[in-house]
Amino acid sequence: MDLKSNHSSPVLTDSAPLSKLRLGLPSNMSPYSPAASPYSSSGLYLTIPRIINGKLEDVRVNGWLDAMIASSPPRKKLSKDIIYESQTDDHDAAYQTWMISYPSALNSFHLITSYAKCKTVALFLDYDGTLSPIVENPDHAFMSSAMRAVVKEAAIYFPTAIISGRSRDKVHEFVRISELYYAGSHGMDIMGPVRVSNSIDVHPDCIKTIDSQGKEVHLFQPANEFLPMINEVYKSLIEVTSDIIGIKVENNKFCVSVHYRNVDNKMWDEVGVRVFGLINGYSRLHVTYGRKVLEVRPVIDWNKGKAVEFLLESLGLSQRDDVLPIYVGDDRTDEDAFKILRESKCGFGILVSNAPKETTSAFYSLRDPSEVQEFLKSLVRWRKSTALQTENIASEYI
Ligand SMILES: O=P(O)(O)OC[C@H]1O[C@H](O[C@H]2O[C@H](CO)[C@@H](O)[C@H](O)[C@H]2O)[C@H](O)[C@@H](O)[C@@H]1O
Repeated sequence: MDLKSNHSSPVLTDSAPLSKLRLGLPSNMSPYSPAASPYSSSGLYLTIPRIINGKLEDVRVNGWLDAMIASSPPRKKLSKDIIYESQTDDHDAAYQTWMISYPSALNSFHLITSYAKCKTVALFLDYDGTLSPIVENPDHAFMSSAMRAVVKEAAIYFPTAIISGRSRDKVHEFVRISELYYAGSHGMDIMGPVRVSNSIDVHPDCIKTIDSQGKEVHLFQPANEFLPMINEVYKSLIEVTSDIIGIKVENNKFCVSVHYRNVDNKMWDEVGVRVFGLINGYSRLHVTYGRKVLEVRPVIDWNKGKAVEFLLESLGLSQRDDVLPIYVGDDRTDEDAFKILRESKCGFGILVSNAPKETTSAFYSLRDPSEVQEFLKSLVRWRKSTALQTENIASEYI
């Protein structure tokens, strides 16, 4: 994981990548001009798919609606606010089959600790759906005190970082553990340790600052120049979606989330029309899909995987064969981190999912946050016991 060779700005100069989804607006047209009004679903836009009698019509042009539906599997509520993806017997059989390729990290614990033996384990943890269960209201995604206790203890034994799509401040507010490193906005806002390293010090977007504890830290915000644009888009998204019941627009500092979890699914196409209609006017922004959320992000060569590399470098843990990075996450955006670890062959990803996923670069799986908690607890227990064994062996020689 050589960051030294990667000093150029992660901001892409090609402002209109092929992967960017477009609905037909010329990119130089202001999203505010009447002709390009994002309130309209006709005229300049392509035909918009509708759900008629429970069926999706005109599936040829509705790439984004398909993606919105695909990223939102059927769900059931287990308790007042907590949501789980639904499971039938067939589904469970499919899950068991899938687990042959992506075994449970709990069942494979002995194997994992055999890799981890005599190594520094570095933990990277996603927040929503990993440390806290998925809930209807994003502002209520609280972490349980039991989870907080286990993460806090894990941070004593392993360098630990939270890498979230939320803003760094927001995720810190939820987690409330000062011993961790935090990366918000899908890794575009990292507060990590200060390390004298050429590859980091020379980066123009990396500055030394003081954190809330008065500690000197490195702050890395590679999408800094997008801040005014993101703020403008956040306000516009609120405006253009204000009449859609259940919609929630969340400002995540360097990206914006448009949640449609609580929107009637007959209106999901309209959500897409409004969001893509607006973002089409911004050639340097693009839209990605999360769990019932459209995420507006800068077109920049930076993601959660790069954030993992950056933090390993900052911690002095990159380029070492006595380090085992483990990344635990549930979302598509976590795949970038799984991929980096798989390709570098130095660590591995654990996908949190109770449904089989078609493709993932993770090696292991865990069903839900309660299994994540169990896994972290076991890891701490294992590290404590190995530390004790080392102490006992050492005392035999005194
Ligand atoms: O990278 P993460 O920490 O997993 O953040 C990804 C997004 O998570 C949040 O949304 C998701 O969780 C909500 C609370 O459970 C849920 O209501 C929503 O439907 C999910 O998409 C967060 O609100 C987003 O801003 C993050 O980008």
